[in-house]
Amino acid sequence: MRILLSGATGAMGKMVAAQAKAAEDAEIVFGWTEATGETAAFPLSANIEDAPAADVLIDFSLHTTLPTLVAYARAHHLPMVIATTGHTPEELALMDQAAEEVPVFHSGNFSLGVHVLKLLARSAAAALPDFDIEIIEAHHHRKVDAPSGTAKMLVSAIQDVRPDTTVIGGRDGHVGARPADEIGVHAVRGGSIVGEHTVLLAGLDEMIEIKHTALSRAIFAKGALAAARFVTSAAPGLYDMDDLFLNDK
Ligand SMILES: NC(=O)C1=CN([C@@H]2O[C@H](COP(=O)(O)OP(=O)(O)OC[C@H]3O[C@@H](n4cnc5c(N)ncnc54)[C@H](OP(=O)(O)O)[C@@H]3O)[C@@H](O)[C@H]2O)C=CC1
Ligand SMILES: O=C(O)C1=N[C@H](C(=O)O)C[C@H](O)C1
Repeated sequence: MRILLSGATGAMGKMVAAQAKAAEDAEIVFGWTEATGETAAFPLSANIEDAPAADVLIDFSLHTTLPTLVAYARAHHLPMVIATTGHTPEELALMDQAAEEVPVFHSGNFSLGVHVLKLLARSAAAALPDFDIEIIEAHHHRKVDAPSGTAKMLVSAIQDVRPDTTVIGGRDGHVGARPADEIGVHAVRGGSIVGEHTVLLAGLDEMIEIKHTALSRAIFAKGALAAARFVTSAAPGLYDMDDLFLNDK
Protein backbone atom coordinates (compact mmCIF):
# COMPACT_ATOMS: atom_id res chain seq x y z
CA MET A 1 0.00 0.00 0.00
CA ARG A 2 1.67 3.21 -1.22
CA ILE A 3 0.74 6.12 1.04
CA LEU A 4 0.70 9.85 0.35
CA LEU A 5 1.02 11.40 3.83
CA SER A 6 -0.35 14.89 4.47
CA GLY A 7 1.13 16.60 7.55
CA ALA A 8 4.16 14.32 7.30
CA THR A 9 6.46 16.31 9.60
CA GLY A 10 3.92 16.86 12.40
CA ALA A 11 3.64 14.80 15.59
CA MET A 12 1.10 12.43 14.01
CA GLY A 13 2.77 12.39 10.60
CA LYS A 14 5.98 11.12 12.21
CA MET A 15 4.05 8.46 14.15
CA VAL A 16 2.26 7.26 11.00
CA ALA A 17 5.65 7.02 9.22
CA ALA A 18 7.06 4.95 12.11
CA GLN A 19 4.05 2.60 12.19
CA ALA A 20 4.07 2.23 8.39
CA LYS A 21 7.76 1.28 8.54
CA ALA A 22 6.93 -1.42 11.11
CA ALA A 23 4.09 -2.77 8.95
CA GLU A 24 4.91 -5.16 6.09
CA ASP A 25 2.28 -3.90 3.69
CA ALA A 26 2.68 -0.10 3.94
CA GLU A 27 5.13 2.39 2.46
CA ILE A 28 5.07 6.18 2.65
CA VAL A 29 5.97 7.33 -0.87
CA PHE A 30 5.53 11.08 -0.34
CA GLY A 31 5.08 13.57 2.48
CA TRP A 32 3.15 16.81 2.00
CA THR A 33 4.27 19.47 4.46
CA GLU A 34 5.14 23.12 4.76
CA ALA A 35 8.28 22.16 6.74
CA THR A 36 10.33 21.10 3.71
CA GLY A 37 13.62 21.83 5.55
CA GLU A 38 13.06 18.64 7.58
CA THR A 39 14.35 15.25 6.47
CA ALA A 40 12.43 11.99 6.19
CA ALA A 41 12.91 8.52 4.69
CA PHE A 42 10.65 9.60 1.79
CA PRO A 43 10.44 12.74 -0.39
CA LEU A 44 8.91 15.84 1.23
CA SER A 45 7.39 18.76 -0.65
CA ALA A 46 5.10 21.73 -0.08
CA ASN A 47 3.62 21.10 -3.54
CA ILE A 48 1.25 18.12 -3.58
CA GLU A 49 1.56 17.95 -7.38
CA ASP A 50 5.12 16.61 -6.81
CA ALA A 51 3.60 13.40 -5.39
CA PRO A 52 4.20 10.11 -7.25
CA ALA A 53 1.47 7.50 -7.87
CA ALA A 54 -0.06 6.23 -4.60
CA ASP A 55 -2.85 3.91 -3.40
CA VAL A 56 -4.21 6.01 -0.55
CA LEU A 57 -3.89 9.43 1.06
CA ILE A 58 -3.67 9.80 4.86
CA ASP A 59 -4.18 13.29 6.30
CA PHE A 60 -3.04 14.48 9.75
CA SER A 61 -2.50 18.20 9.10
CA LEU A 62 -4.68 21.31 9.44
CA HIS A 63 -8.35 21.60 8.37
CA THR A 64 -7.53 24.28 5.77
CA THR A 65 -5.67 21.71 3.64
CA LEU A 66 -8.93 19.90 2.81
CA PRO A 67 -9.85 21.67 -0.48
CA THR A 68 -6.38 20.93 -1.93
CA LEU A 69 -6.51 17.31 -0.75
CA VAL A 70 -10.00 16.75 -2.16
CA ALA A 71 -9.05 18.27 -5.53
CA TYR A 72 -5.96 16.04 -5.70
CA ALA A 73 -7.86 12.89 -4.63
CA ARG A 74 -10.62 13.49 -7.19
CA ALA A 75 -8.14 14.12 -10.00
CA HIS A 76 -6.15 10.97 -9.17
CA HIS A 77 -9.06 8.74 -7.98
CA LEU A 78 -7.27 8.34 -4.67
CA PRO A 79 -9.04 6.94 -1.56
CA MET A 80 -8.73 9.29 1.43
CA VAL A 81 -8.29 8.80 5.19
CA ILE A 82 -9.03 12.12 6.89
CA ALA A 83 -7.85 12.21 10.52
CA THR A 84 -7.45 15.98 10.81
CA THR A 85 -9.99 17.66 13.11
CA GLY A 86 -11.59 21.11 13.33
CA HIS A 87 -13.17 21.27 9.85
CA THR A 88 -15.69 24.02 9.04
CA PRO A 89 -19.21 23.06 7.85
CA GLU A 90 -18.14 24.02 4.31
CA GLU A 91 -15.12 21.69 4.49
CA LEU A 92 -17.30 18.87 5.81
CA ALA A 93 -19.67 19.40 2.88
CA LEU A 94 -16.68 19.16 0.52
CA MET A 95 -15.81 15.81 2.12
CA ASP A 96 -19.37 14.60 1.40
CA GLN A 97 -19.01 15.70 -2.24
CA ALA A 98 -15.65 13.93 -2.59
CA ALA A 99 -17.24 10.73 -1.21
CA GLU A 100 -19.48 10.60 -4.29
CA GLU A 101 -16.36 9.93 -6.39
CA VAL A 102 -13.77 8.31 -4.08
CA PRO A 103 -13.87 6.38 -0.78
CA VAL A 104 -13.42 8.82 2.14
CA PHE A 105 -12.76 7.50 5.66
CA HIS A 106 -13.25 10.27 8.21
CA SER A 107 -12.97 9.99 11.98
CA GLY A 108 -12.06 12.38 14.77
CA ASN A 109 -10.37 9.47 16.56
CA PHE A 110 -8.82 6.31 15.11
CA SER A 111 -8.34 4.41 18.39
CA LEU A 112 -10.30 1.23 19.12
CA GLY A 113 -10.78 2.32 22.75
CA VAL A 114 -12.50 5.58 21.78
CA HIS A 115 -14.72 3.69 19.36
CA VAL A 116 -15.91 1.57 22.31
CA LEU A 117 -16.19 4.69 24.52
CA LYS A 118 -18.57 6.12 21.92
CA LEU A 119 -20.74 2.98 21.95
CA LEU A 120 -20.79 2.97 25.77
CA ALA A 121 -21.68 6.67 25.91
CA ARG A 122 -24.58 6.18 23.50
CA SER A 123 -25.92 3.17 25.47
CA ALA A 124 -25.56 4.94 28.82
CA ALA A 125 -27.30 8.06 27.52
CA ALA A 126 -30.21 5.92 26.31
CA ALA A 127 -30.41 3.85 29.50
CA LEU A 128 -30.26 6.88 31.82
CA PRO A 129 -32.55 9.49 30.21
CA ASP A 130 -32.77 11.59 33.40
CA PHE A 131 -29.01 11.88 33.92
CA ASP A 132 -27.23 15.11 32.92
CA ILE A 133 -24.31 14.59 30.52
CA GLU A 134 -21.04 16.54 30.42
CA ILE A 135 -17.97 15.77 28.29
CA ILE A 136 -14.49 16.76 29.44
CA GLU A 137 -11.58 16.49 27.00
CA ALA A 138 -7.90 17.20 27.74
CA HIS A 139 -5.04 17.62 25.24
CA HIS A 140 -1.48 18.96 24.89
CA HIS A 141 -0.88 22.70 24.66
CA ARG A 142 -0.03 22.54 20.93
CA LYS A 143 -3.59 21.57 19.98
CA VAL A 144 -5.19 24.34 17.89
CA ASP A 145 -8.86 23.28 17.73
CA ALA A 146 -11.47 22.98 20.48
CA PRO A 147 -13.48 21.09 21.37
CA SER A 148 -11.66 18.03 20.08
CA GLY A 149 -12.91 16.05 17.10
CA THR A 150 -13.49 13.14 19.49
CA ALA A 151 -15.67 15.26 21.79
CA LYS A 152 -17.77 16.25 18.75
CA MET A 153 -18.11 12.56 17.80
CA LEU A 154 -19.21 11.70 21.34
CA VAL A 155 -21.82 14.50 21.24
CA SER A 156 -23.12 13.18 17.92
CA ALA A 157 -23.42 9.60 19.29
CA ILE A 158 -25.28 10.87 22.38
CA GLN A 159 -27.57 12.99 20.20
CA ASP A 160 -28.54 9.81 18.30
CA VAL A 161 -30.52 8.90 21.43
CA ARG A 162 -31.11 12.42 22.80
CA PRO A 163 -31.96 14.39 19.64
CA ASP A 164 -33.38 17.41 21.46
CA THR A 165 -30.18 18.36 23.30
CA THR A 166 -28.02 21.41 22.62
CA VAL A 167 -24.29 21.75 23.25
CA ILE A 168 -22.80 24.46 25.44
CA GLY A 169 -19.17 25.32 26.19
CA GLY A 170 -17.67 26.77 29.36
CA ARG A 171 -20.17 28.30 31.80
CA ASP A 172 -19.42 31.73 33.22
CA GLY A 173 -21.43 34.14 35.36
CA HIS A 174 -25.11 33.82 36.33
CA VAL A 175 -26.06 31.23 33.76
CA GLY A 176 -29.04 29.91 35.73
CA ALA A 177 -29.89 26.35 36.69
CA ARG A 178 -28.75 23.66 34.28
CA PRO A 179 -31.49 22.75 31.76
CA ALA A 180 -31.97 19.00 31.24
CA ASP A 181 -31.50 19.29 27.48
CA GLU A 182 -27.89 20.55 27.61
CA ILE A 183 -24.69 18.66 26.90
CA GLY A 184 -21.77 20.57 28.41
CA VAL A 185 -18.44 20.20 26.59
CA HIS A 186 -15.23 21.37 28.28
CA ALA A 187 -11.75 21.60 26.77
CA VAL A 188 -8.62 21.39 28.96
CA ARG A 189 -5.21 22.21 27.39
CA GLY A 190 -1.79 21.64 28.93
CA GLY A 191 1.70 20.20 28.59
CA SER A 192 2.05 16.96 26.65
CA ILE A 193 -1.31 15.28 27.43
CA VAL A 194 -1.83 12.90 24.48
CA GLY A 195 -5.63 12.84 24.78
CA GLU A 196 -8.25 12.17 27.45
CA HIS A 197 -12.02 12.01 27.05
CA THR A 198 -14.48 11.62 29.92
CA VAL A 199 -18.22 11.25 29.56
CA LEU A 200 -19.88 12.16 32.88
CA LEU A 201 -23.47 11.10 33.49
CA ALA A 202 -24.78 12.73 36.65
CA GLY A 203 -28.07 11.67 38.22
CA LEU A 204 -29.62 12.32 41.62
CA ASP A 205 -27.31 10.84 44.28
CA GLU A 206 -25.20 8.90 41.79
CA MET A 207 -22.95 9.42 38.78
CA ILE A 208 -21.03 7.43 36.19
CA GLU A 209 -17.77 8.46 34.49
CA ILE A 210 -16.64 6.67 31.33
CA LYS A 211 -13.08 7.66 30.48
CA HIS A 212 -10.56 6.92 27.73
CA THR A 213 -6.90 7.87 28.11
CA ALA A 214 -4.53 7.73 25.15
CA LEU A 215 -1.06 6.75 26.41
CA SER A 216 0.64 7.01 22.99
CA ARG A 217 -0.11 8.45 19.53
CA ALA A 218 0.64 4.96 18.14
CA ILE A 219 -3.03 3.99 18.63
CA PHE A 220 -4.17 6.72 16.21
CA ALA A 221 -1.52 5.83 13.62
CA LYS A 222 -2.33 2.11 13.73
CA GLY A 223 -6.04 2.89 13.37
CA ALA A 224 -5.39 5.20 10.41
CA LEU A 225 -3.37 2.47 8.68
CA ALA A 226 -6.22 -0.01 9.27
CA ALA A 227 -8.62 2.54 7.75
CA ALA A 228 -6.25 2.97 4.79
CA ARG A 229 -6.29 -0.79 4.15
CA PHE A 230 -10.09 -0.66 4.32
CA VAL A 231 -10.57 2.22 1.85
CA THR A 232 -8.15 0.89 -0.75
CA SER A 233 -10.73 -1.80 -1.58
CA ALA A 234 -13.91 0.16 -0.81
CA ALA A 235 -16.43 1.71 -3.18
CA PRO A 236 -16.84 5.52 -3.22
CA GLY A 237 -18.66 6.65 -0.08
CA LEU A 238 -18.17 8.11 3.38
CA TYR A 239 -16.86 5.66 6.00
CA ASP A 240 -16.06 5.84 9.72
CA MET A 241 -14.91 3.57 12.55
CA ASP A 242 -18.30 1.83 12.66
CA ASP A 243 -17.46 0.43 9.22
CA LEU A 244 -14.20 -1.07 10.51
CA PHE A 245 -16.05 -2.80 13.34
CA LEU A 246 -19.17 -4.27 11.72
CA ASN A 247 -22.48 -4.61 13.59
CA ASP A 248 -21.59 -1.67 15.84
CA LYS A 249 -24.00 0.86 14.32
N1 LIG B 1 -8.34 11.44 14.15
C1 LIG B 1 -7.37 11.10 15.03
O1 LIG B 1 -7.33 9.95 15.55
C2 LIG B 1 -6.34 12.10 15.40
C3 LIG B 1 -6.38 13.32 14.82
N2 LIG B 1 -5.40 14.24 15.09
C4 LIG B 1 -5.49 15.50 14.36
O2 LIG B 1 -4.45 15.51 13.38
C5 LIG B 1 -4.06 16.86 13.15
C6 LIG B 1 -2.55 16.98 13.29
O3 LIG B 1 -2.17 16.75 14.63
P1 LIG B 1 -0.63 16.86 15.07
O4 LIG B 1 0.20 15.94 14.25
O5 LIG B 1 -0.61 16.74 16.55
O6 LIG B 1 -0.32 18.37 14.67
P2 LIG B 1 1.07 19.03 14.27
O7 LIG B 1 0.90 20.49 14.39
O8 LIG B 1 2.18 18.38 15.01
O9 LIG B 1 1.26 18.65 12.73
C7 LIG B 1 0.48 19.22 11.70
C8 LIG B 1 1.24 19.06 10.41
O10 LIG B 1 0.45 19.59 9.33
C9 LIG B 1 1.31 20.40 8.53
N3 LIG B 1 0.58 21.44 7.81
C10 LIG B 1 -0.14 22.46 8.32
N4 LIG B 1 -0.64 23.22 7.33
C11 LIG B 1 -0.23 22.65 6.17
C12 LIG B 1 -0.42 22.97 4.81
N5 LIG B 1 -1.14 24.04 4.44
N6 LIG B 1 0.14 22.18 3.88
C13 LIG B 1 0.85 21.10 4.23
N7 LIG B 1 1.08 20.74 5.52
C14 LIG B 1 0.53 21.51 6.46
C15 LIG B 1 2.26 21.01 9.52
O11 LIG B 1 3.41 21.51 8.88
P3 LIG B 1 4.10 22.84 9.52
O12 LIG B 1 4.47 22.47 10.92
O13 LIG B 1 5.25 23.10 8.64
O14 LIG B 1 3.05 23.92 9.46
C16 LIG B 1 2.56 19.80 10.39
O15 LIG B 1 3.53 18.97 9.77
C17 LIG B 1 -4.87 17.72 14.11
O16 LIG B 1 -6.02 18.21 13.44
C18 LIG B 1 -5.28 16.72 15.20
O17 LIG B 1 -6.45 17.10 15.89
C19 LIG B 1 -4.39 13.98 15.94
C20 LIG B 1 -4.31 12.77 16.56
C21 LIG B 1 -5.29 11.72 16.36
O1 LIG C 1 -4.82 16.84 18.43
C1 LIG C 1 -4.65 15.74 18.99
O2 LIG C 1 -3.58 15.42 19.53
C2 LIG C 1 -5.76 14.78 18.96
N1 LIG C 1 -6.80 15.08 18.25
C3 LIG C 1 -7.96 14.28 18.05
C4 LIG C 1 -9.20 15.03 18.48
O3 LIG C 1 -9.31 16.24 18.20
O4 LIG C 1 -10.09 14.40 19.07
C5 LIG C 1 -7.83 12.89 18.57
C6 LIG C 1 -6.93 12.71 19.76
O5 LIG C 1 -7.66 12.98 20.93
C7 LIG C 1 -5.65 13.50 19.68
